[in-house]
Amino acid sequence: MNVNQVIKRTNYLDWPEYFMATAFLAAMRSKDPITQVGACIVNGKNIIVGIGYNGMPNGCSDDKFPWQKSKDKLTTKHTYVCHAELNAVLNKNCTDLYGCTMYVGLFPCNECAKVIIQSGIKKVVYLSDKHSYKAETIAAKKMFDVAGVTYEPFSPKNKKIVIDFEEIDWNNMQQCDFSPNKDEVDVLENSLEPLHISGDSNANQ
Ligand SMILES: Nc1ccn([C@H]2C[C@H](O)[C@@H](COP(=O)(O)O)O2)c(=O)n1
Repeated sequence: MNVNQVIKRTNYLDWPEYFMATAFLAAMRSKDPITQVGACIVNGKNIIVGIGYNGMPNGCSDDKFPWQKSKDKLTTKHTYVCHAELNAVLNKNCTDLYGCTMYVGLFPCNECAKVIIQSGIKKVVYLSDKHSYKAETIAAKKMFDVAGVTYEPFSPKNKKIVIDFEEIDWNNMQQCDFSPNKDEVDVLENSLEPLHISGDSNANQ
């Protein structure tokens, strides 16, 4: 077979779409009945190093703590909920987030901006800036500007990215000419002598 005749897929997700979609998938874990936010942190090698969504702190049951909004500080969700950005930073799976980019559904508030700056993240890509008029957002931008954290809106190539577990027909994938199909593999495996491995059966192979 001539390898040049096989053309790669072109409708694959580009990196920013993949990272924002990951943030949106994480947001689907949120129990907040009004606003679900997800955040995804990526390093310079396009490796995801932290993911988070808004939720109650560990050990604080999301059946017992309030999900309502209220003027009373003790009964409003805002007093208790950990924002997606904070959780993504705390969930990091590497030693340091220096130079990383955060993809997030909603522009960070002032409290998350402080966490982002202190963690070393250098860029924020956001989808919505619907609270741009609020003091928390204005303060966040003020801090980002002086601390050298850049921020830009996400402009999606695709408005929708659908995850459909039935989309890929695993049983009917186009095989290479030389790839055996399932029946051929069965015949091949049945014709093989059983393999006897001697030595330590717990060896890590
Ligand atoms: N950048 C943000 C902004 C908000 N959140 C979370 C905090 C709450 O759970 C919810 C906002 O509630 P709303 O006042 O819209 O009912 O979203 C976040 O994680 N990150």
